[in-house]
This record gives sequence, structure tokens and C-alpha cells, in this order.
Amino acid sequence: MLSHWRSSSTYEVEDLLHYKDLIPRLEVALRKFSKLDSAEVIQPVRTTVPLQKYNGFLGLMPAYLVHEDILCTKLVCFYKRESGSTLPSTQATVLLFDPEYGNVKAVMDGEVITAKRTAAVSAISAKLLMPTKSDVLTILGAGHQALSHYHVFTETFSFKEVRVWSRRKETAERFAQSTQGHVTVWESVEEAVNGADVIVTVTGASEPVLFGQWVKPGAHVAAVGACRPDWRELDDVLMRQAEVYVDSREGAVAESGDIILSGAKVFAELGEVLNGTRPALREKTTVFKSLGMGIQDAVSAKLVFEQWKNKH
Ligand SMILES: NC(=O)c1ccc[n+]([C@@H]2O[C@H](COP(=O)([O-])OP(=O)(O)OC[C@H]3O[C@@H](n4cnc5c(N)ncnc54)[C@H](O)[C@@H]3O)[C@@H](O)[C@H]2O)c1
Ligand SMILES: O=C(O)[C@@H]1CCCCN1
Repeated sequence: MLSHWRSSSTYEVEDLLHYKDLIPRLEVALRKFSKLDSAEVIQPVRTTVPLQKYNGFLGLMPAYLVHEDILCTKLVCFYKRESGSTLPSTQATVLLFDPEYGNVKAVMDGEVITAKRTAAVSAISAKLLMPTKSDVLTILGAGHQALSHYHVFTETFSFKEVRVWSRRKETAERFAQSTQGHVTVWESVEEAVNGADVIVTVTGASEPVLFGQWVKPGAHVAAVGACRPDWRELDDVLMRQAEVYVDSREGAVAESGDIILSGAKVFAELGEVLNGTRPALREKTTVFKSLGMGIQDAVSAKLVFEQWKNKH
């Protein structure tokens, strides 16, 4: 089947999952994950099955949060698509289990969960690490993650200017037309990030698109794409000049080409900053390298399930 099927579950999850509920739960989960002695969170590094023939991979993302008793796994397929393709690059399904008996309690769409929880975690990173006075937000990429990031960043913060760049100008223009607030479209990354306080990279690139020489000192970069060990979104200069924060060290050193290939050192996990065990170096140039975690899907799925039960 070549066309993309958005099930009713996609719309249902969209209605049930809200950033105001999701962000505090993600913060709690990130805190627990980063406690050194924590036996409360079980989350192996994602298993990936490369599909080289099709330029993609299947990822399996199980997690168990012991205290909350949430057992969950996401199955996600990601493909690098040709410019102009209308097929989705991410397709995902989330399974929520009853941990006591092992039965599946719910099967739900994972695309909205992936879009919203990833953007919400980037917003948590920005809350902790962006310059105190942040006026300009630039989004590089104009797909699903670009939109969810636009929504949560404009809901959570008050930027004076929002800019977008995409490798095809028409896509960036369509993106700008689809948003409620005013978004300016830029033709080059260099111009789009000039003077930006916060930069979100949400592209399908496997070579750097953002170069350190263009980034304002002290800016915060939420780097969401490039999730394979040989893929890049950011260049070596940026990776080496910035303080690098991650969601999971273990995940980052296994999966992030930006970290592995640049040799950059990870300064802290977001959960360590939330726990107060590592500082938020807001005045420095910071990169939050996001890879995505099973626990983020697990708390999102639990929230969706709770909201669904309240309605039925
Ligand atoms: N960190 C996480 O938790 C997480 C979660 C989901 C997705 N992602 C990643 O986020 C990125 C965006 O995902 P999405 O769902 O928005 O995808 P999408 O296909 O909806 O959008 C991708 C965007 O990147 C652009 N793009 C593709 N190839 C490019 C290239 N070579 N150079 C520059 N731009 C390019 C496309 O034109 C489009 O604007 C992907 O890399 C995906 O793997 C990360
Ligand atoms: O954490 C995730 O859900 C995504 C899936 C696609 C690739 C990157 N990470």
C-alpha cells in the first residue's frame, strides 16, 4: 500500500494528548531515568533493524516504569524520503501492556505520540538551556516534527519572530501558511539562523545542514534529526564549541552521528539538569541532541489511555 493511512486512532490520540499534561510527566520520567541508582526505569537502547534496500529502519522501543507500572513498546519505521515525496517518513504503533498479566491493554497510533513527545522534550531542553532573553526561533525542516515543535514552542514561549527554512522553498511556504501565527520563510540556512536565539533542526538530512560559524554564541540548538551513527545534521565546529546535552547518554553514544563522528563529549542528560546534579549552562552555546526514548512513549501512551478511559 503506497498511500498513507491515517487511522481514526491518529485523530483520537491528537485530541487526547495535550502538552500541558504531557510536559510535567516527561519531566518526571527524565528525572527518574537520570538518577544514578535508579532501578525504577528499565529501558534498553532501541533495537534497530536496518532496511538498507529501502533507506530506512525498524526500531523497537520497549520500556517499563516500575513505580507507575507502565509497560509499553513502540514499533517505529523511519525512511529517508526523496524530496517531494508525500509518504510519511515516520510510521509508528504503540502497545500498552498490563505488566501483571502481560496482556495488551491498548494499541494506539504512534505518530502523534512521536511528534508530540519529541517536541515536548525539546521544549523542556529550551526551557532549561535557551538564553534568558530569546526573541528569535528558527526551525530547519518543515515536516511533522517541524509542526509539532512550532506548536509547543509558540505555546510555551513568547518569541517575537519565528523563521522556517526547508530544502524546498514551496514546502517552507506551505508550512508558514499552515500555522496560526506569522512565520517567515528563508531561502538559506545561514540567513535563517543569523541572530537566532533558539534553533530547532528537524530534517531528514544525513549530512550537516547547520554550521557552527553561523550560530550566535549563547544560542540553544534542539537537534532532533540524524538518529543513526553515520548521519549528521550539525557540523564538527558546532558540536565541539557547544555544551552537549542529551536525553540518554547510552542512546546518544550508540546512535548519534553528530556525537560519535565529531568526538564531542556529552556534558549532561536533561534529567540530570532537572535533578540538579548537572548545571544548565544557559549563557553558553548549547546543543540538545535528541534521539527519542521508550519512556517518553510510555508516559504519553499512559496519558492517552487515561484520557480515553475518562471519556468512555
Ligand atoms: N529525536 C527524536 O525523538 C525523533 C523522533 C521522531 C523523528 N525524529 C527525526 O526528526 C526528523 C524529522 O522527522 P519528521 O517526522 O518531521 O520528518 P518529515 O519527513 O515529516 O520532515 C522532514 C523534513 O526534513 C527535510 N529534509 C529531508 N531530507 C533533507 C536533507 N537531506 N536536507 C535537508 N532537509 C531535508 C524535508 O524536506 C522535511 O522538511 C527525522 O530525521 C527523524 O528521524 C527524531
Ligand atoms: O524516538 C523516536 O521515536 C524516533 C523514531 C524515528 C527515528 C528517531 N527517533
